[in-house]
Amino acid sequence: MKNAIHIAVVGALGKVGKLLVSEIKKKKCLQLVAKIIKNNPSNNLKKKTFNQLNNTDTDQILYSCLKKAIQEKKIDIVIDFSNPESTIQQLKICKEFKKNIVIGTTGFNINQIKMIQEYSKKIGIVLSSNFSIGINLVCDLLKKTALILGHNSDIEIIESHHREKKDSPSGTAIHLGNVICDTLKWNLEKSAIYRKKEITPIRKKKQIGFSIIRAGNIIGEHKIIFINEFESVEIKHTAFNRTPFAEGAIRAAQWLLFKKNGLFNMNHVINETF
Ligand SMILES: NC(=O)C1=CN([C@@H]2O[C@H](COP(=O)(O)OP(=O)(O)OC[C@H]3O[C@@H](n4cnc5c(N)ncnc54)[C@H](OP(=O)(O)O)[C@@H]3O)[C@@H](O)[C@H]2O)C=CC1
Ligand SMILES: O=C(O)C1=N[C@H](C(=O)O)C[C@H](O)C1
Repeated sequence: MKNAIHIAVVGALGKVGKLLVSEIKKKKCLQLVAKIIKNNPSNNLKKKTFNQLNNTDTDQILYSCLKKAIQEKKIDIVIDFSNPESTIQQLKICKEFKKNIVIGTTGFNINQIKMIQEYSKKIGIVLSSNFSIGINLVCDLLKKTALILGHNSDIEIIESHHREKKDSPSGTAIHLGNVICDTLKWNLEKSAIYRKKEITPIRKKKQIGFSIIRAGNIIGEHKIIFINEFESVEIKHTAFNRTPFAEGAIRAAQWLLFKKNGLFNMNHVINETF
C-alpha cells in the first residue's frame, strides 16, 4: 500500500518478535521492511528454518544490524522486543539516525533506564513492560484500590511466567508495585519484599510482597491482593496468548510515528487512541 508505515522489528526470531512479524504482515497500512536478528552462529540455522517457515520472506529483509537496515531501507519506526543490552545498542543507532522506537524489552537496570531517559530527549520512545490493554486497565483499578485499601491492608503481588523468562520479577510486576507506591507515596525500593526461604520478621507496614513462578508455557499472569482483617480484594490479569503484546506494540508504533521526542508509556497511547 502507498504510504504504508515501514517498520523494523528487533528480536524478530523471538517469541513476541515472530508474532509481531506475522501481525504486521496482516495489516495493509503497515509494511515490514527489516527483521533484525542476533548475529550468532546458531542463527544461521534459525535463519534458514525461519525462511522455510515464512516462504514469502527472503534474506533481503533479514539483518543482523539495525544500522545496516536503516542505511539500506526506508524505515519509519523500530519495534524492539529483545534484551536490555541489545535494546541499548539499538537506541544508540536510533538516536544517530533519528528513528523513533517502541520498546517492549524488560529487565533494565537503573543505569539503563537512565540511558533510555537520556535518549528520549532526542527521539520518541514508547517504553512499556506490558502492551496489553488489559494490564493497563488493571493499573487504573489498582490506583483506586490502593488509595482506598492500601494503607490498612497487606499487599502481595504474584506473577507467573513461562520457564524461559530471564528477568524476575517481571517488568509488569515492578510496574504494578510502582503504581501502588506512587499512589500511596511510598518508595518501592524500601517497600518491596521478595519472598524466599528464610526466617522472616513479622510483617511490617508499608510492605509489598513479590512472589514469582516460572513454569511451563505460562504466557503471563499478574495478581495483586489486598488483605485486611475484614476482607480481601484480588485483581488479576491473565494473557491467554501474546497477541495483546504484539497488537499493543503496533498501536504504540502508529501513535509514536509523528512524535518528535519524549519518553511515553502505554497510558499515553491508550488515552489518545480509544
Ligand atoms: N512489554 C511487553 O508487553 C512484553 C515484553 N516482553 C519482553 O520482551 C523481551 C523479549 O521477550 P520474548 O520474545 O519472550 O523473548 P525471546 O528470548 O523469545 O526473544 C528475544 C529475541 O531477541 C533476540 N536478540 C537478542 N539480542 C539481539 C540483538 N542484539 N539483535 C537482535 N535480536 C536479538 C534473541 O536472540 P537469541 O535467542 O539468539 O538470543 C531472541 O530471538 C523480554 O525482555 C520480555 O520480558 C515479553 C512479552 C511482552
Ligand atoms: O517475558 C514475558 O513473557 C513477558 N514479559 C513482560 C514482563 O516482564 O512483564 C510482560 C508479559 O507479562 C510477558
